Amino acid sequence: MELDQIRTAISDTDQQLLGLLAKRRALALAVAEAKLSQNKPIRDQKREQELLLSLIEQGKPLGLDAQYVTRIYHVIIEDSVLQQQAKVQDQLNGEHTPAVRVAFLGGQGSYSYWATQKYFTRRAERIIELGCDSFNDIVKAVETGHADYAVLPIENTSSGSINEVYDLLQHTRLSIVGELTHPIEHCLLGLPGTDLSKVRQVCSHPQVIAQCSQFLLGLTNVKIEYCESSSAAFAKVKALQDPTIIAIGGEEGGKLYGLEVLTRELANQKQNVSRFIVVARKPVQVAKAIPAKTTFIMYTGQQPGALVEALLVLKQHGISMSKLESRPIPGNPWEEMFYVDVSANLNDYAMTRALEELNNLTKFVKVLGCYPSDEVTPTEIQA
Ligand SMILES: C=C(O[C@@H]1C=C(C(=O)O)C=C[C@H]1O)C(=O)O
Repeated sequence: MELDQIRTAISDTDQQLLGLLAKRRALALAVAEAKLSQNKPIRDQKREQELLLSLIEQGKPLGLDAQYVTRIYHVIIEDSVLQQQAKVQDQLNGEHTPAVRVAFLGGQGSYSYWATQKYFTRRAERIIELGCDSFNDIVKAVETGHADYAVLPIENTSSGSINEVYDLLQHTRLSIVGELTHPIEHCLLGLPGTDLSKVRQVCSHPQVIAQCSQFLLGLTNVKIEYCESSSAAFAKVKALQDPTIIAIGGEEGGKLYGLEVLTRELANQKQNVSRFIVVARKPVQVAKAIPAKTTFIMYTGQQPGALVEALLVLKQHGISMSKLESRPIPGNPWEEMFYVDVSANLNDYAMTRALEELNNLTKFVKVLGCYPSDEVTPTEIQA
């Protein structure tokens, strides 16, 4: 066969694969309906185990090794679970609307832009993008009704918590309604033909710069230029048309501005992932069929053992904590507000009781939101 003919055959096969993936997704959504009517949880890791084992066996005579099959099916199953969860949440809260207005940092091509696309394509037919220049503007956009939702990065595996966002949450009346994690793959991006040895300026958002600090130490005679977002950095490099100025950001984003990759994998941690939260004016309920997270803040006061006692309340009710963060309280030097993420639904009896007790024990408690957990840990095969 000629090259063109083989490629046509590959394209035909890919088209069939896409059709089958869409069919599988539709079946998974039908399964979600059945589970709801039978009061069953969406995730069923026993079924996933059986499925993976059987697929590995079926793959062998076809020359498809176990690792390959497992990798592909982890992605397919993750999608299937998240699709089902979105559907269940939609039915409970009526979240699925034809168009949603979403505020996020930067413009097209920023990391927050991709996170917004990823989260809302499952939940709305159309996204009306409201790119903003600061986290403060993003929160204001939702508070004032200019946007329905805000997407905000809250933590990153390389740079840790994003303090500015934590501080905004302390004062807003908005609720956290969702979360998502998104891999962040930083690249150096320049105009076509840029020679890295001649570069004199690197532009990006301060969080991005912090996540690549070790790599940047190795660049001598290069000035760091802070921008409002990585997409603002791309726009700047494109506008200046000066090959000594480059940006750091995601490859796909840079492409939208005609920029090319000079170096990849710049982040301090090889696994560089950001967790984003989605906030709205109205809180949501999380269906019992899906795993929920609740985020609350509390001020315990400074008496000895105050935090320990508060955490013991969670322990006594069998509630596990996935994150504990402290931030200063503005106007009260050296006093700290604690941010707590727990794996629990706000409507669970244990959680209601724990919050009642914390209300009595501490000086201040406020729930920031209860939302579906975005974590779909891959099912491992048990031999
Ligand atoms: C589709 C289902 O829901 C989930 C997704 C699965 C899949 O995509 O194969 C398998 C088990 C469940 O965790 C199901 O239960 O069959």
